[in-house]
Amino acid sequence: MRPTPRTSSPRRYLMCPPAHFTVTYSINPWMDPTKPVDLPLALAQWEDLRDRYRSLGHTVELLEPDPALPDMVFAANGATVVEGRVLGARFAHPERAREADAHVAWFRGNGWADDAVRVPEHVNEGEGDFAVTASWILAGRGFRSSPLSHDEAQEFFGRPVIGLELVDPRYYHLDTALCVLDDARDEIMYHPDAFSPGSRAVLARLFPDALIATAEDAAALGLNAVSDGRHVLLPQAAVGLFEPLRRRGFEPVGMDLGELLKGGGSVKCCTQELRP
Ligand SMILES: CN(C)C(=N)NCCC[C@H](N)C(=O)O
Repeated sequence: MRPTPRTSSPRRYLMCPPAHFTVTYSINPWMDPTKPVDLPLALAQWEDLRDRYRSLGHTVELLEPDPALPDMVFAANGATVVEGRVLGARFAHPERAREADAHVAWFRGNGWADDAVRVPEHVNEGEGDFAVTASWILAGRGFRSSPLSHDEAQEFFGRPVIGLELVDPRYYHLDTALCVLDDARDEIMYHPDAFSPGSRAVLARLFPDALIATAEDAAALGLNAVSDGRHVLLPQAAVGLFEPLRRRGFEPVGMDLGELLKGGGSVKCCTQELRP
């Protein structure tokens, strides 16, 4: 039987062109400063992603890249926005620290009221570690975001925050190991081995119908994906996810962000969602 096609809803995203993207330091296992980056290719791949969002009817806002911040293309890490309220980021590594200020300045300069924007007390790497479902905010910890940031997010957004322990350094942010497929229905896909046994049990309890990603698809960063409720944009190398997504009524859209993978990020990392 053919699945019922899903319905997409228009989204607003914040992205930052990789004009100064390079790998000169290593703060995750994907980053190897001895491997050269093809900057024109990185830009072309990023532009494909931006244009794809626009062709699907979504709005893309742009953040000005800073030559001193080569990881700024990974805009998802700069803040978390839920119901128009912005929890800024505080980065774990000094190399990325100033990105947080650029994000806060962007929100303040683009119509967000001062009291809707919080500069956080505790380390959190934005949507790298916070994922928003219909009922909860799922929050990663173990490598980057502090567990204390989970309480801070719960207090600020007034939504239950579920802490999840990441245990594999390749999956150092929650959005490398888990993706929200339908944020109106609490539907996710994830790779269980990236989580501690206790967190795996929590995920199984909360999401018994989740799509489970294999080790191969997770290693292709296939979970670093963005869904608008119908289209799921994901790294094209995660071939094993396409059919299971189609069986659920989603339309997988494979993207090649191979150059940005050298920084340890893909589709989701480049995309911060501005939730109204
Ligand atoms: C976890 N992902 C996939 C992201 N949301 N961001 C990618 C950040 C990459 C950057 N070099 C770093 O290590 O911080």
